[in-house]
Amino acid sequence: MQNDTWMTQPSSPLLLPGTEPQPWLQLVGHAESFQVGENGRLLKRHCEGEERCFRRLMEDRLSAFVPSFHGVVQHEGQDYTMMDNLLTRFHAPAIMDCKMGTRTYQEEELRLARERPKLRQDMYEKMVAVDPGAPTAQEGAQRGVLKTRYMQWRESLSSTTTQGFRIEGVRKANGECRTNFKRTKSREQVGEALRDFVDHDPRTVRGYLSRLKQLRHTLEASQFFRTHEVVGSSLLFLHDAAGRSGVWMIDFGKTSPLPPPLTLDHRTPWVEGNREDGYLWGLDNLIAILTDSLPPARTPGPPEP
Ligand SMILES: Nc1ncnc2c1ncn2[C@@H]1O[C@H](COP(=O)(O)OP(=O)(O)OP(=O)(O)O)[C@@H](O)[C@H]1O
Ligand SMILES: O=P(O)(O)O[C@@H]1[C@H](O)[C@H](O)[C@@H](OP(=O)(O)O)[C@H](OP(=O)(O)O)[C@H]1O
Repeated sequence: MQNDTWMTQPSSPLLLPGTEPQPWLQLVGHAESFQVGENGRLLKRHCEGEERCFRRLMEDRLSAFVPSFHGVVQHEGQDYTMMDNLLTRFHAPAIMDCKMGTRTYQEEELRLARERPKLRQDMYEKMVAVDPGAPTAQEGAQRGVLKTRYMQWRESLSSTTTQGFRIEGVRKANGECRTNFKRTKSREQVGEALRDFVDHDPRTVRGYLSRLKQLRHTLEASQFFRTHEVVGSSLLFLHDAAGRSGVWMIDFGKTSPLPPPLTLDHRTPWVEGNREDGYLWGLDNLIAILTDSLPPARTPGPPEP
């Protein structure tokens, strides 16, 4: 799916027979994970941890920032989590997926990688395609890398480590799609990509900023957020020509409950064992970069003589 090119439509609409056509476009992520279900709702391949998160989120104050969850359904022998398709609220929306946090793998994955190291040839090949010099001599000889090593390399190449979030993919209002953000790292590069996404329109930026600040406020008071490590989750940005815009939290496949009484503030730097994910630090930076992209506020001039 992530083939680092410009294109106009990354995927064609997926429809189940007998349902009304609904706009659906998957920007990034596992291509085989989604189906469009009845009433245009989305079916995402079921994962128990994600279902548990959705159930708890529907009861949490964060529910307004998460697609509504409609239970688990079976389709062709496979379990799916059913949720609202956020695109149906918009007409031909521009879409952006930002993966939040300073860490994109769970502590558990790190432990498993140490206990049972498994070399990934596909990740080695993805690494070489971006930077032939990135693998170590040993990785080159093995033609494989550990998943956690690949994920750490992706984090440091992009803005995940330096800003606490990274742009994964964008579909602009004119239909152009872009997923080549692997090296979009500095504040300036991220700011440029964000301004391009909103077509340099300050009204759209103000709409997003207002929603992101509400989200931050809600996250800071959320019981769910305090008690979960939120890894690999994205913010989905949507806006359209009618002036509608919104941001929602998606992808809870790697969000896990903490053992009580442990809680996170999501801003403290991660050291192995503290489970911190840098989510709020990333959101602070995202808000700051978007704010900087606004034209300077006009100061009132001297009074007319
Ligand atoms: N509720 C939704 N409404 C509209 N679009 C959605 C929704 N959920 C997901 N998408 C689309 O699908 C893409 C992938 O979603 P998601 O991150 O949940 O998949 P994933 O396969 O778990 O990703 P990852 O590779 O990060 O694990 C998003 O970027 C977005 O384009
Ligand atoms: O964006 P890239 O560079 O293509 O790398 C993928 C990306 O980091 C996904 O988030 C990850 O899935 P998870 O978040 O679910 O771990 C996937 O792992 P996978 O290949 O093991 O599914 C990676 O291949």
